[in-house]
Amino acid sequence: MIELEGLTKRYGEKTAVDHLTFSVRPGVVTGFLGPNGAGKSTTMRLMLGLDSPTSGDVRIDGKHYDQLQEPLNYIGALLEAKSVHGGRTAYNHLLCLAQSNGIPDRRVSEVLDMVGLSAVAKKRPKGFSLGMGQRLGIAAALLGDPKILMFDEPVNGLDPEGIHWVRNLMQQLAAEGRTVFVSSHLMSEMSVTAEHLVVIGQGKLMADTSMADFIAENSRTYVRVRTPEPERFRDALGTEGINAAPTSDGSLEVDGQPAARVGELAAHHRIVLHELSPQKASLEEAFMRLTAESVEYHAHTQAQTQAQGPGGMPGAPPIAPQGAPPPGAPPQAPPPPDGGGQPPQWGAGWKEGR
Ligand SMILES: Nc1ncnc2c1ncn2[C@@H]1O[C@H](COP(=O)(O)OP(=O)(O)OP(=O)(O)O)[C@@H](O)[C@H]1O
Repeated sequence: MIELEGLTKRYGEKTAVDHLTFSVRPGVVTGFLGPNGAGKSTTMRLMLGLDSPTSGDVRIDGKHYDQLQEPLNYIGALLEAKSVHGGRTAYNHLLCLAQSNGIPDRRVSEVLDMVGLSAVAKKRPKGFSLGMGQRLGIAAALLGDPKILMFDEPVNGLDPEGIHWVRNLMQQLAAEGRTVFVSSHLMSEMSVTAEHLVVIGQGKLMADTSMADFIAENSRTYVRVRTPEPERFRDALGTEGINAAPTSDGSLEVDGQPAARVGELAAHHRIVLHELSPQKASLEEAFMRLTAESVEYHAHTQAQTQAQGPGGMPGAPPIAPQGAPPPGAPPQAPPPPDGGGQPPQWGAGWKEGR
């Protein structure tokens, strides 16, 4: 269990993490979402004791990270793609990590096998693809067989087989009773991997709820209807006080009614239906709806600019907040944090024979 209490991190004028209070429970995969610059990586670094909070607290099984007697038994993490010692093979890279943390050598071969890198164990990671580098980072996170795992964008650079493998690995680790906290921008993947969601925007907590509730609460559900008599059906629904909105493709969108009721009304009025399908929003739609106001960096097309004028999207926050890059430019890379990008330094507490 990871518990955050009023966690806050300021870099000068910038509040990267703003009074975050939530818990990450064992036994389920918890997804961590937020637009670019929302503060996800900063939060993860604070959780791992790689950066210190301005105020507030993070506890891991009730203790601060630096109070953990055997941190390797508690937390393994994959943060941003790490630079690996160029001269060492993948095996030796993990062996160094293992030996400096009291982990038995045999564990290196085990984790290389788990992540599918055994065949390239004697190769140098500098020639690895992005996906292979991710697998090596995941191997390092698993090395200490920790109870808590934290992954920042673990599927970055992985091919479909790799993405599928990461999904199964996360779910298996959670099913073993571990705490699994994972960030990703791939919404479709997150929607089938995580059971619980924590969403932040501009450093603030926006949602801490189950995946199902998040989608239900932040999206519109409706029934799509196709009929050769759309006008007559609209009128028939209207007499029942039901709104049906026509769409450009000729279908009707009926709000607030179960599909069964819409079908029964069509039958009652002897109206032929060619389609009757309940529409549920995706995680991506729900996420965009919730976070629209907190997106810091908006790209926008020339057509949008011309249509909307210099004010940008109606109802949207200013496109270029103070100190931000110009619209459409990628966010600037933040300066490296204290010890940022380095794996957590595990103690020498490996228990033989676990
Ligand atoms: N060391 C730092 N010094 C100054 N500002 C920083 C530092 N680290 C992060 N920030 C700023 O804090 C904010 C949150 O950054 P963070 O990297 O945590 O966001 P994120 O949600 O992980 O973003 P992304 O999804 O783009 O990776 C950003 O505005 C970032 O520029």
